[in-house]
Parts: sequence; C-alpha cells; structure tokens
Amino acid sequence: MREEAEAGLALYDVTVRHHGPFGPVTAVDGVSLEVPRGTTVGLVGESGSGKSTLARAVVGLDSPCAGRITVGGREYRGRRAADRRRLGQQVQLVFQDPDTALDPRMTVRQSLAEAAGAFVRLDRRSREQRIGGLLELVGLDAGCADRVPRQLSGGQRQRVAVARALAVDPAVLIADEVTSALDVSVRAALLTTLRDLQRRMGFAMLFISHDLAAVRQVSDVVAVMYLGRIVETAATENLLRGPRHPYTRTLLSAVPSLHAGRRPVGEPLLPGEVPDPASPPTGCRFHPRCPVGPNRRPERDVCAARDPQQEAAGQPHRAACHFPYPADACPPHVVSVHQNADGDRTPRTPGDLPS
Ligand SMILES: Nc1ncnc2c1ncn2[C@@H]1O[C@H](COP(=O)(O)OP(=O)(O)OP(=O)(O)O)[C@@H](O)[C@H]1O
Repeated sequence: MREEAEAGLALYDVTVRHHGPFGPVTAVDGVSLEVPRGTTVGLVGESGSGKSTLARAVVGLDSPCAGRITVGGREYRGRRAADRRRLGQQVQLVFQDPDTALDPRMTVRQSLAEAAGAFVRLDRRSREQRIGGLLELVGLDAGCADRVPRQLSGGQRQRVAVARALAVDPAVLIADEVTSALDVSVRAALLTTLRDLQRRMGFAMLFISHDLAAVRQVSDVVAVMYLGRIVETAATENLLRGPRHPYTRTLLSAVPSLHAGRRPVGEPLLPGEVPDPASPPTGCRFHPRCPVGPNRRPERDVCAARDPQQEAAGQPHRAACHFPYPADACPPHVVSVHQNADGDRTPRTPGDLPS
C-alpha cells in the first residue's frame, strides 16, 4: 500500500514505553498498522494490551521511543507548538466519556465554535454556518446549540464530542471506547452515524473497543493486540469467522464482552495468569496461556524459545504464531455475538452469523 498508507494512518514498528513505579513497561512493542482513508480498523484485546497507549502515541500524548507514525501522509515528530497544531488538525481522539471533552459551563454552540475556530479563523457568520452544519452532521437538532452538557443525554453528549472532533475535518479519527457508556440502542445509532460520517468525510478511523458487536458493525479490518503486540490482522468477517491465532480464538470464545468490569473481580478473562508486561514471557508471549502451546503439546517447545513474527505484509490474514490455524478453519467453540432487537446478546455459532 504505502503512499504513507494512502494518507490515512500508518504505524511502522512503533514502540512506546511507560516509566511506572516498578520500572519501565513496554506497552506497545514494535507495532505496524495501516488505516487508509475511508476505512476503519477495529483494535481489540484484553485490558492492558496497549490499545490506549497506541492511540495516545498517534495523537502525540505519548512519545514512541522507536518507530514511525504518519498521519495524513506526514510524520509529526516535533514537540514544537506549530507541529502539534498541525497534528491536531489531522488527527482527533474521542474517548469513552464525552465529559472529558466538553466544558460543563459551555453551551454546545460555544463548544463547537471553540473547536471550529481552533485552527482556522472564521468570521461570525461562517462560524454559525459551521456550527449548524456540524450539528446536522452528527444528527443533533439546532435546538441543542444553546444547551450545556448536563441538559443533554449521554448519547447526545457523545455526538457533540464527535462533532467537536470532526470540526477540523481530520484525516484520522480515533474512537477509544466511544460507545461503552451508552445504552444498546443509542450505541447502535451512534455507530451508524460514525460510519455514515466516514463515508461522507473520508477520514480513516481506528476504533478501539471491548465490544465485538460494535467492532463488527464499523470495522473493515480487525487487529488483535496481546501484551503490546499485534498478533492477528484480517478483514473483519474473516477474522471473526475463522481466527487463526490461538489467542484470538480464546478471546472470541469469551464474548459477549472483553471488559474486565463485567467479570468477577480478580478473575482473568482467559485461563492462566495475565503476564506482567514489564517482563513478558520468552518466545511467544501467549505461550504460557496457549491452549495449543507447549503446556499442552510439549513438542511445541519452539513457542517458548522463539518469538513468532507476523506473516508477511500483503497477506490478507496475518497471524504471529508458530502454529497458526489455516485461514478457513473455524473451530466449533468459537462463538460470535449477535445483538437482537431487544439488545440481548445471543451467542451463536459462526455459521449462524447474520450477514
Ligand atoms: N502512564 C502509565 N504509566 C505506567 N504504566 C502505564 C501507563 N499507562 C499504561 N500503562 C501500562 O501499559 C500497559 C498498557 O496499558 P493501556 O492502557 O495502553 O492498555 P489498554 O489495552 O488500553 O487497556 P484498557 O482496555 O483497560 O484501556 C498496561 O500494563 C498499563 O498498566
């Protein structure tokens, strides 16, 4: 692909390290990923796998210690204000909690005017037009403009946060758990709006979520993270119907939610201890927990000794595993999630997945 990943988002071998109280933690370790304009990559993985750190690195909040990130075809390395401003025009981040993006004392009009005016000077009339256009874009009626956040519902507040992010017409939008605080029907409507906006505006979207049904609704491609690495990448349906990496298979069998909060406290999502990211296992990082690894199949000792690399770029379905499943093999235990009209989540076998 290249052309700097068709002017959306591209990461090449990016590593980000945090310096915590117990020493350095490599939260993102040599990640490469491409999100061309007009497409969405869904990023999934257990809590602590490094998804948010990766997002923060893209928007310049965390600094990679190695690798390259390009946004809208350009690399932004400098810490200078002008560089940050240019990066801010190209990439925007929307979080789970819209209240972090919205000033409780500002009306929606003021909030959008501030966002729209942050990078370009607009006269009063153009600004009003821009605000009206933004409200319409995210499906809010003009009456919302004079309200403050507490006078809006959670879904409306999230739409205002999206409108603020899109006010600068970014090349890349990062949505980090944007729907997890919303009711099922509000969530579905917001996802539809995001997809629709993407079609109209053409931004690249990195969609981070614990909710596989949401990921499935908006993503063209899904990337799976484990302990700072991307272990599998494929077109959404291929990945959900026929995961090749044992981690992805185990993860999908743990649906409906990957959210730590939905489990009893202290109980890991997958069997086995979650390794400490400050000192990851040797070889394949998943091998101590792998259901088909050396703990179960001693002849697979290579998994504990050698780090598996992702299969070559350009392959449509890539897994970083010494013994990946064939692309079309679909294990009977893997289930996916279908949300019915009442919002119930019904586990189904892959053959039952609605198209
Ligand atoms: N500021 C920080 N200082 C030290 N360690 C950090 C910091 N932020 C994150 N980490 C560690 O980096 C690793 C990755 O965390 P990160 O929040 O990126 O994961 P995540 O996949 O986004 O998790 P979640 O889904 O719970 O948001 C974790 O081990 C976390 O404890």
